[in-house]
Amino acid sequence: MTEAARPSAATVRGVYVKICGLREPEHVAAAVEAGADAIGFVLTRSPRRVTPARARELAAAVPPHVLTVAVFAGESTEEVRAATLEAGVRAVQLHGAHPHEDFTALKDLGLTLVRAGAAGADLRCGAFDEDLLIVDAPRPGSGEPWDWAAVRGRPAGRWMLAGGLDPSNVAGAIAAAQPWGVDVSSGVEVAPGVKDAGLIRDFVTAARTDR
Ligand SMILES: O=C(O)c1ccccc1NCC(=O)[C@H](O)[C@H](O)COP(=O)(O)O
Repeated sequence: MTEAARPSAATVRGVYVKICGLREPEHVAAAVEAGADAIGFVLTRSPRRVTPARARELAAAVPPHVLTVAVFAGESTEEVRAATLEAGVRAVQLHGAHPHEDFTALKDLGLTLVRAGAAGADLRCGAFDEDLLIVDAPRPGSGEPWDWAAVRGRPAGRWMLAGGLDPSNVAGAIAAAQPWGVDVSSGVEVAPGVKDAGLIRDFVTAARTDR
């Protein structure tokens, strides 16, 4: 595991929190100030998509203890490599049906590798040589809740729960699934692709509230 994937001080006192799909500097700042451990920039087809150049601008303002993640889904490893290097982030997230070979092909970047997919996939973090695993809804970024409790005890290692989480349900979802971390996008938005600083703060607080 790279240094960037190690839990921060915030993680020691609670679950690891990733806020995904950020597009504006004020929302990046809100996530950092709220104590997020990781923030994601979506570089694939999505209402949250940003260019690699925009991701680079946003990532430049992020302190080193917060992991910056470029999110892809279905692109070739050549495309992922080029966009990731242009964005200047410290982690790559491959969402969906990327084979093990794609992770192997990106290993030499020396970045934190994140594998993301629905609960039907291999749920052992590290099975594809990734550093972090996200167990998500069938449609990433849809904001659709699913049966989080169904995976309790099944994923192993550093895994984040995602899919339909928001400030009002994240504490219950953590209690139900017992993940190492959580990841959110729609649940901290007021419209698809439009984040809200207050919801970001509320989410981080709710995720870290003692249960
Ligand atoms: O967010 C997207 O639009 C997206 C599109 C394609 C692939 C991945 C995408 N998001 C990845 C994430 O890590 C999301 O945070 C995760 O799917 C949870 O989304 P949500 O249910 O909206 O909280």
